[in-house]
Amino acid sequence: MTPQARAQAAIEILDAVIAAARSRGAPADRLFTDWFRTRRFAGSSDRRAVRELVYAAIRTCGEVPATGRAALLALAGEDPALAALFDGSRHAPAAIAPGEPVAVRAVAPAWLVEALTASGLGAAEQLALLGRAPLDIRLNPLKAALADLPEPGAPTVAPLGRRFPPGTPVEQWEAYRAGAIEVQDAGSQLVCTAVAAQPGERVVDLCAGAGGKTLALAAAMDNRGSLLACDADRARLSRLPPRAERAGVTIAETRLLDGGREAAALTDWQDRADAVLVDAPCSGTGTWRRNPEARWRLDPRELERLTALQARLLDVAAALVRPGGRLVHVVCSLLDAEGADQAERFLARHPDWRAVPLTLGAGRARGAGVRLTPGHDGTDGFFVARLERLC
Ligand SMILES: C[S@@+](CC[C@H](N)C(=O)[O-])C[C@H]1O[C@@H](n2cnc3c(N)ncnc32)[C@H](O)[C@@H]1O
Repeated sequence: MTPQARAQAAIEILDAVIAAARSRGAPADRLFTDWFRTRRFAGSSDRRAVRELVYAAIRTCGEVPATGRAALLALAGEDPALAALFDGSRHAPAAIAPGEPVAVRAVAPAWLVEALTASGLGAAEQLALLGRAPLDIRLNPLKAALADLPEPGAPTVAPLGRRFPPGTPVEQWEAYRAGAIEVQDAGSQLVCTAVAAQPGERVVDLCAGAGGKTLALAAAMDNRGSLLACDADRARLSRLPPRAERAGVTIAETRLLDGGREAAALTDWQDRADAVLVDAPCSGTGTWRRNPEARWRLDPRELERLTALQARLLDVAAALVRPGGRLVHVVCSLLDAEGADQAERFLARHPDWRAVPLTLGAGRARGAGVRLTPGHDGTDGFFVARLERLC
């Protein structure tokens, strides 16, 4: 493909991404793959170049742009070489017309910028939300003997973490095949340490998904005790057992929950858990580095739905915790509505609980918990609070 044809491809894919963002349709990655599936003439360097353009345009535009062309023009405004590709030649974008619409460059939609600012995130920290995420792995102590890595990687804020440049083919390493390493953001690893899960304990991971944090909890427990991994999404939860097997985790049991009737499926755990992790469904504002398109899909109503769901899941979790036990609230969001305010509202609803000060070795205090940010900590953005049920 010529550079001009690549630019035109990026515009067409961006049009599909914009339409899908409006209709809550397929994610950008899928649309990208679909577009190239029917263009067999394109090679891997074409895909790479078009992907770069598409994602750079998504990062550049805060609001959902009117068209793919307007989005790419926003990028071209800062890049004369890209602007020169709009030359109207065969397969190229049409020449730029004077006064034609250009999408506005911004970190996020205005309402979200306002909410992030109100949540104490300055302009530089907001910009860092759209940087490039590194590739972090967690060394699995259950398979330490097999952790022979071709490259040592750099240390991270998480004790078992190692950092590599994006694109490092860690999944092809023998250590990965042997389960001695897991791909996991250092922040994600660090929030697991807030659970302080101990060998022999009874622990619930209420929103386990495919088990990224479950595996870290099992390793902290040295495979001793009981670990119940729940989720309301059958497909996600079904990915956990094979991952556990590869990682040598033997104590994780999975349980599919019925969204809205979670407590009914957990009566056997009432007042019994030493610790419950609620890695709650959230807006994901802390993971825009990996998924910048997410900010085009969020609106105030969706945020309201998520905060209500989080509050409900925290209440479900609280009923499982034994007196003296702990509840860890985690969101990969930097909005106070989902983090500090959510924890505060929980404490107001449950006078027999208190917040326990957390020392994670990274992050900054925010309300009753700690917040990690890409700008300050070099991790995905997280809020984590440890809450304790009084005896
Ligand atoms: C942030 S993700 C969890 C990620 C996972 N803990 C990990 O480390 O990979 C939130 C999860 O909450 C789950 N979820 C949504 N509604 C739920 C509900 N009512 N009960 C339990 N889990 C729910 C979602 O399916 C999703 O997997």
